Amino acid sequence: MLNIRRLSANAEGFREELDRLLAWETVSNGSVNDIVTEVVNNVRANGDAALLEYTAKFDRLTLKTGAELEIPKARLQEALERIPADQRDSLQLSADRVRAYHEKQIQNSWSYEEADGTMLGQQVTPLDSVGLYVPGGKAAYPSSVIMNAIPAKVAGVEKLIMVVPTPDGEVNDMVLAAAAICNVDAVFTLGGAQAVAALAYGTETVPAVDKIVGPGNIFVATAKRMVYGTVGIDMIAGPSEILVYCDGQTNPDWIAVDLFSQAEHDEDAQSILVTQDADFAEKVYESMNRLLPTMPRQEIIRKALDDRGAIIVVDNEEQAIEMINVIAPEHLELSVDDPKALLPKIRHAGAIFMGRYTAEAIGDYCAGPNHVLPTSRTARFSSPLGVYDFQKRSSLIMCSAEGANTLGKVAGILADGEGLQAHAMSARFRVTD
Ligand SMILES: NC(=O)c1ccc[n+]([C@@H]2O[C@H](COP(=O)([O-])OP(=O)(O)OC[C@H]3O[C@@H](n4cnc5c(N)ncnc54)[C@H](O)[C@@H]3O)[C@@H](O)[C@H]2O)c1
Ligand SMILES: N[C@H](CO)Cc1c[nH]c[nH+]1
Ligand SMILES: [Zn+2]
Repeated sequence: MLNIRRLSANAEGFREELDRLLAWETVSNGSVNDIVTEVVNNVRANGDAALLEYTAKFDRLTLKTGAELEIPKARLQEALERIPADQRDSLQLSADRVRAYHEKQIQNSWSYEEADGTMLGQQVTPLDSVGLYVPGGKAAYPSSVIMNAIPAKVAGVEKLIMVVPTPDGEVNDMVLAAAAICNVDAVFTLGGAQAVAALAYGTETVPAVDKIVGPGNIFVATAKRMVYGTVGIDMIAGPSEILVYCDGQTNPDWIAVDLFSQAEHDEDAQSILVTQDADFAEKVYESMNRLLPTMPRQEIIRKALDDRGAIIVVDNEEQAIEMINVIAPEHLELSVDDPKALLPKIRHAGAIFMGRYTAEAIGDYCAGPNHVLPTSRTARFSSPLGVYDFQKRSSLIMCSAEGANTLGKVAGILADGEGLQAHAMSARFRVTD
């Protein structure tokens, strides 16, 4: 039987128990920090030699030269041609839908002119180069290739460098095929903190990039935070999470497997059911126990559910919403009759899956929105990966002679107030009356 926590929101000590459940040391675990610091420093100092050492140690893949870390472009194309047609068509359909959705996110430059002819505005430009981290330790993620690469392409990024670990040298053809479909510029067989460090600092073989995006395990998340500042990062997208809120009217088997779907990613994943119907909670628990033995990844699912999962019974919808906003889940399923009515009350969630027919898994693969989402409650301040992560903005200021005359006087007074003489003089040189 599963040992998933079954909690009542009104029980004594519930809030403390919930806090313990949610506490996830995403990037602050001491021993992980030590390992990642050593890896990052070593890659920075020794380049390819360190990459070869860690790839042998952590991914059990022994390579002789840095050049072997790169997967040739011809192999990506071969993989695309080799995979079965239904896989190729599904990858293409997913890429098309993800592109169509992300094209709506493009931010454009703008400007306006004031009465005296002064022009002000904002110029939006794509980043020059980005590193795409595609996870590959416990599962292969062709879908993450699409979710990382397409928004970068839509934004107009010139250079896309992808890294993906290939533990024991096992290369996944669908991952390579997805890279071919997305027209990624280069792919390196690298994972973990060493891949992040290589992208941040560059090595003899791996080019340094301006920003690193993509999800990964605790080593990847910790390394991303460590190199931030040298490069940009998107967010901390760690172990997957799902919170299903159900009014008790959906098939319990559907809900059980929705909870499994994120638990199967990782022993550290988190799946939570919130419902006001105690009998339904029991039915979902029964479904989980019946269906678990049929799951090929049952060991990972069991550990994730026992260690970090929960079934929470609340009094009513209002209490459920309060719980959702506290947990700020990466994925929220609203398995109710009228999900649109709840929407205005949901303040924190990476992605919201609405209605009984919307399985979170559809969003993972092909709905269109991005599946790289903020985890560990960071949905309180972060958003899904999007085109905006690959664009930046420059302010535009162009003074007319009349504008320089007016604004020069104001700037002069403010600069005097700050005691900055050169600022004041520079502005006043353009004042004509
Ligand atoms: N939030 C999202 O959008 C999203 C999407 C897909 C996957 N995910 C999550 O990404 C994670 C992927 O994790 P993964 O492990 O499968 O792949 P990963 O590629 O993130 O990590 C594998 C790498 O970790 C390193 N590593 C493993 N053990 C190590 C150790 N003891 N010391 C140092 N380095 C070590 C190795 O270099 C290995 O290549 C999962 O938690 C999954 O839930 C999240
Ligand atoms: N659920 C993951 C994001 O947390 C994404 C994914 C990829 N493949 C399957 N699922
Ligand atoms: Zn998933």
